[in-house]
Amino acid sequence: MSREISLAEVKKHNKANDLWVVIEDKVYDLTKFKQEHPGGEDSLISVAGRNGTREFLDVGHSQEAREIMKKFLIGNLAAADIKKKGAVG
Ligand code: HEM
Repeated sequence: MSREISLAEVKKHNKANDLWVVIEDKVYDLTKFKQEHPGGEDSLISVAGRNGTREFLDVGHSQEAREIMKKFLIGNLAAADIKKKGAVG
């Protein structure tokens, strides 16, 4: 199964060329996806290294987007960090 990744670890990957994002308690490495993202690179860079769930949901992404994102899943957010839900990563 996929590994557990802490928010502290996610925060280290906060650059365009090393871009991890938390969406709905799952961690995605979007470094390679950003050039293909129909919503542009900048939107992904703006949430690099943090929780981008709100931004992702605000767009109202399609089912197709949900399929694509599976390819970039690298792990689950660590249980200890999931409890801090309201917090902005
Ligand atoms: C793995 C994560 C993501 C995937 C696979 C993804 C994929 C897509 C796809 C396929 C579209 C085209 C429209 C659709 O099918 O819904 C899209 C549009 C868009 N996405 Fe993402 N996206 C991701 C994350 C994000 C995040 C985190 C943000 C914001 C920070 C974002 C912002 C946008 C915007 C602004 C659009 C354009 C909407 C429009 O043209 O009206 N996306 N994305």
